[in-house]
Amino acid sequence: MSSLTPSGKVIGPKQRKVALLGSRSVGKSSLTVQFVDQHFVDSYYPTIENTFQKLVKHKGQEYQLDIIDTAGQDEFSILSSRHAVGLHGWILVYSVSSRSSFEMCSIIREKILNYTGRESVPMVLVGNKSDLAVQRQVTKEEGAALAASWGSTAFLETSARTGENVQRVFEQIVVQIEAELNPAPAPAQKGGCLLM
Ligand SMILES: Nc1nc2c(ncn2[C@@H]2O[C@H](COP(=O)(O)OP(=O)(O)OP(=O)(O)O)[C@@H](O)[C@H]2O)c(=O)[nH]1
Repeated sequence: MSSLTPSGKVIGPKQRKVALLGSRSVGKSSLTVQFVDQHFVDSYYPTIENTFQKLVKHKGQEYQLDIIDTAGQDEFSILSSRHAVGLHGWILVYSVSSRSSFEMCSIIREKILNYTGRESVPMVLVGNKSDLAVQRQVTKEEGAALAASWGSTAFLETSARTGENVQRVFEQIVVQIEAELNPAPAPAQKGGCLLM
């Protein structure tokens, strides 16, 4: 539980709410379960919607993450307000073995921006199933280039099967959220006068 100091400062974990979105079967549930419970389930059960909680630490501060694992989206899905309003960050997942799931991430991002009316939001783009080398359809460079074209979006390739980079996805979304809520002060200009 968080509590307040006499000066009103919050001590204890800060609450942050994030959602995983992406096409069906890209590994949203597997990434969440690997992160929260450190295990991998081989079988596939389509998700309706689940919420998980986990405490993470970043720069000495604890964060209580509420993680919404959503149902797989397609281009005709309507983005629910639950997946846009009141959220701090978004994790967009594709499978490196599915080009259509990669393309779907751009469509979902547009929907989030339209829904929130913002030009950018804290976001991590995740290329999951990096262990499936033979079935790969999307290169790491393509994933990195797409995230770079979106501005401050972080990019990671992961494997929910091996656990590779799974922890980092959730650390990165906290970094993105904090960068937005507490932007670093602009560097002070050197010298006090302008030469005309
Ligand atoms: N090889 C491999 N398989 C994975 C990986 N992540 C998930 N899978 C498998 O892919 C299938 C779908 O995984 P889910 O986690 O259910 O996918 P989802 O995105 O939550 O699916 P929806 O609920 O339909 O949206 C399952 O059979 C998983 O075992 C991975 O990193 N590597």
